[in-house]
Amino acid sequence: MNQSKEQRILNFVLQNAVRGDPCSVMDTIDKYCSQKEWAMNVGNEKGLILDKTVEEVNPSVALELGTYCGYSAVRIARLLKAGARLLTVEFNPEFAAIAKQMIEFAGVQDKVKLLEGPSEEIIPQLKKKYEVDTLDFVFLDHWKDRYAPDTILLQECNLLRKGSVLLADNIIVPGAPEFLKYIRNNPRFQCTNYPSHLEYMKVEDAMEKAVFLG
Ligand SMILES: O=C(NC/C=C/[C@H]1O[C@@H](n2cnc3cncnc32)[C@H](O)[C@@H]1O)c1cc([N+](=O)[O-])cc(O)c1O
Ligand SMILES: [Mg+2]
Repeated sequence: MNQSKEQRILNFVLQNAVRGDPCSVMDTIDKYCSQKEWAMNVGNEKGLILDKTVEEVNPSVALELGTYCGYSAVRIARLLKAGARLLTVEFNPEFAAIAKQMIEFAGVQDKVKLLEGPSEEIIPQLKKKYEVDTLDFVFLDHWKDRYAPDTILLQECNLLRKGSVLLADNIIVPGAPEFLKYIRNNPRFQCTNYPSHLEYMKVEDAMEKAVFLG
């Protein structure tokens, strides 16, 4: 049974990156996905916007929706202060298994908890089962039609506090029109758009930051 693209990405990292070095893992994934096989990692250009936002927020508790191969989980976790943690949600068991190995190879496993299951089931469990009070930072990078319902669900579960920061990938490609409409017309969020490019392509894309005003 031939390998999946995601397994090929992981193997390339295991054979070419430096164990315990998150930047080496990120660079190796970017090298593979720009030269060999495109994949939907946030990439290095939008990754820098992600980095700046994480550094600005300096979250104690961060949530990522859509782990995929773990590229952005490694990217976020490497910037977290001692004691801070990233909860990342992935419902595809094959991707979750790959991401787990990617996170461990990068050496950030002590900061990352990979929660396997659909976001709409996991989010309501965060307070009781995963001992979350509120979320300081949320990275949305899962199915684009889940961005808006999950943002509403986060509020319903009282997981956002005044100043919580959401950052959403793919505002242009593939696009998240319902989310944009919801968040930009909602007086409880202060939005900022960050123009960029689709990972590994000369195609316009953007990220949207939304600060919850409480
Ligand atoms: O489609 C894209 N991303 C969807 C990401 C999906 C990832 O999140 C998981 N997931 C989905 N809903 C979930 C709910 N709960 C848990 N995991 C979930 C999926 O199993 C997958 O691992 C995308 C597409 C392009 N593109 O150019 O085509 C570029 C990008 O940067 C993208 O992020
Ligand atoms: Mg994306």
